[in-house]
Amino acid sequence: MISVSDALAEVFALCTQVDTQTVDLRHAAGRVLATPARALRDQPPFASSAMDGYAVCDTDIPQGAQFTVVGEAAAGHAFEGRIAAGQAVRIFTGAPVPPPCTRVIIQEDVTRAGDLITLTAPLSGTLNIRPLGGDFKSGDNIAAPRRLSAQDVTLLAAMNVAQVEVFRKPVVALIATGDELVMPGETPNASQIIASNSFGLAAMIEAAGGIARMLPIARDTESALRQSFDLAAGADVIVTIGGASVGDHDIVAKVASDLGLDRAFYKVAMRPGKPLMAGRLNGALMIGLPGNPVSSMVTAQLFLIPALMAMMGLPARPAPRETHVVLSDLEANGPREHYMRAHLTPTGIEPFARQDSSLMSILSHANALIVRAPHAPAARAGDLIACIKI
Ligand SMILES: Nc1nc2c(c(=O)[nH]1)N[C@H]1C(S)=C(S)[C@@H](COP(=O)(O)OP(=O)(O)OC[C@H]3O[C@@H](n4cnc5c(N)ncnc54)[C@H](O)[C@@H]3O)O[C@H]1N2
Ligand code: MOO
Repeated sequence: MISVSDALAEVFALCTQVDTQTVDLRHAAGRVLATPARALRDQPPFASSAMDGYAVCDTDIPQGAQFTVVGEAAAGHAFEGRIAAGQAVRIFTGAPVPPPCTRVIIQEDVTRAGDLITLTAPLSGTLNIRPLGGDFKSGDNIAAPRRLSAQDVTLLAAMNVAQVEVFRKPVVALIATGDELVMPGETPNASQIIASNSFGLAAMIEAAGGIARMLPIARDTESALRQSFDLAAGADVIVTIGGASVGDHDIVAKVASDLGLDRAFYKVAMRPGKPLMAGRLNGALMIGLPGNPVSSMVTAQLFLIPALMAMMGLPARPAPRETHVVLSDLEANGPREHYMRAHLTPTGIEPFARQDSSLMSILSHANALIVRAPHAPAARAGDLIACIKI
């Protein structure tokens, strides 16, 4: 058995970066930018009014000062005339400030009678003008690689960048294995259960920016499994679920090896998830996940998702950890790194009492995993403890 960190290093070594493609901005959120994007214009492209009011060019403006309104500037419509001392232009938020105006007086601070306005409040220190290029300048760039957020897409649009080059979404083929499995909505016989893991895994993969290709359930025969591996051809990652342990029907390792799997490791010192395997199969990264639902989701979180990030050009990093106060005592840990399902609250983190790796109801309530290092000593309520948000 190898350690979690050694196993993750092996998985990263098996990852190859996917190629890139150009996408419209409308489809760029969540994608990883592959080449820097450059602003094609300044923002704002002109000195622009931050408020609704009156633009003036005078420098000395005592309370009671009066101005004659000589025109109007609205968003999208500049004032094209001339303005001199003692004059004002009615202006609205976002409108170009007519030169040589130096300030916008907000309309709340004036009274208006016909074309005459009078300043009724002491002049504020704010000029209410956003300078040309004050947000960004033409040529400013968004560095790559970067997973584009909704905020980034807003910025790109403002930069007039209509298309970006991003990494292709890695395709992950999901092969659930087992005679006991039927799909949700089907009618199981007395000894069958519903295949659930692929659904959680697909959701996780897609949230991370990949494409999940859910293949038909492979029955527990070598020929059925071989057929599923055939269907997985062309995927960047092949993930099997179940059939990874030591039982007579656990045939994933044998079939994968017959098909040419160059195995990097099998069995990791972790709980849950011990029978995890990984290797290279016909150019794809293959990860064999354990069948227990919690084991498959936890191992996917720790290995598959970081692998997808690395394939999309992002740094090869483990799932991010945080430190929180544990709310209950914890026993000393055994030899395997333990990922305990837990509930993170504003006051600390509470492990669930039941930690069996088959319990999907507990996993569904969990929003974090407490990480217990191999042979960690007992911890007391109030101690700081490492955890991973899920
Ligand atoms: N003698 C030993 N037995 C087991 C060991 C061991 O070391 N020695 N390890 C245990 C551990 S730990 C795990 S984890 C499981 C993993 O076994 P497999 O990967 O071979 O998984 P299966 O046996 O196929 O299934 C386990 C369990 O999960 C259910 N399952 C499988 N696939 C799905 C799915 N897609 N959706 C929902 N549920 C699924 C399956 O019905 C079983 O109940 O092995 C232990 N045994
Ligand atoms: O390690 Mo298994 O993955 O405990 O259930």
